Amino acid sequence: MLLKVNEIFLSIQGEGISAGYPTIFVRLTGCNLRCSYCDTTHAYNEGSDMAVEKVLEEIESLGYKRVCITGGEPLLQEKGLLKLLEGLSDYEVSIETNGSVDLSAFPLRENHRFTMDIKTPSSEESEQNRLENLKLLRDQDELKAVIGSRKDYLWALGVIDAHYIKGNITFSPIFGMIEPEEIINWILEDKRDIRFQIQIHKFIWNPDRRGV
Ligand SMILES: C[S@@+](CC[C@H](N)C(=O)[O-])C[C@H]1O[C@@H](n2cnc3c(N)ncnc32)[C@H](O)[C@@H]1O
Ligand SMILES: Nc1nc2[nH]cc(C(=O)O)c2c(=O)[nH]1
Ligand code: SF4
Ligand SMILES: [Mg+2]
Repeated sequence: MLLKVNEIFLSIQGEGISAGYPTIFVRLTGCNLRCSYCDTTHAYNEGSDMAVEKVLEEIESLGYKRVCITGGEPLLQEKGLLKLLEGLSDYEVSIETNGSVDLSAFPLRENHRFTMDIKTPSSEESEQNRLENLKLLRDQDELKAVIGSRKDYLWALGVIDAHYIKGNITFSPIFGMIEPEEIINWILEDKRDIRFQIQIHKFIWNPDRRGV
């Protein structure tokens, strides 16, 4: 079984509920969306085919038990991804997904979880959101909205309120598009229990640098 892989690297998790922990990243090639702000356009086409066994060997050689599978859109390589997840049964795994692919095809074990992005209006891809996915999220999964404006913020709150989402919710700024403090002020004014998070790797390394 082959996976088209853009890059595999060891860094610290820069996003979401495991931010700061050493994490092995597996970035799969290919995406069905073209978000206006996408910082990973190099994963749209660049990559090479790798046997799942080889990916697992590389992960093992990096010596940590936390893996983040991202892309591109990792759920597009369904069969290879399911095989990879089988081999990672004793790892803590987070899978970053754009929310446009049916999550029901991916029954995850307890120690594997989704970080599902709901695409805000600024992405110019919000019509691709598959809102039926929201009811499939479990307590350990994470719902994420990337915010570039007041409109995005209100839109994301609207989705959350309409679907009674109670689990992990993270709002993050579109890098460079909005002052982080603005979003924080809105969350606090509205007394919302929403985690605010910035992409910490972009403050540690050059924001355009790959492999970190
Ligand atoms: C590169 S995407 C890959 C996974 C999947 N395609 C998705 O969109 O969730 C990983 C995360 O980075 C976020 N992201 C991409 N570009 C960004 C930017 N310029 N500022 C903030 N977050 C960004 C996406 O919204 C997504 O949550
Ligand atoms: N350090 C670091 N953390 C990340 N978390 C999610 C990432 C992604 O590109 O999906 C990412 C990334 O590219 N780098
Ligand atoms: S879905 Fe993810 S990888 Fe695809 S364009 Fe949007 S941010 Fe980039
Ligand atoms: Mg990234």
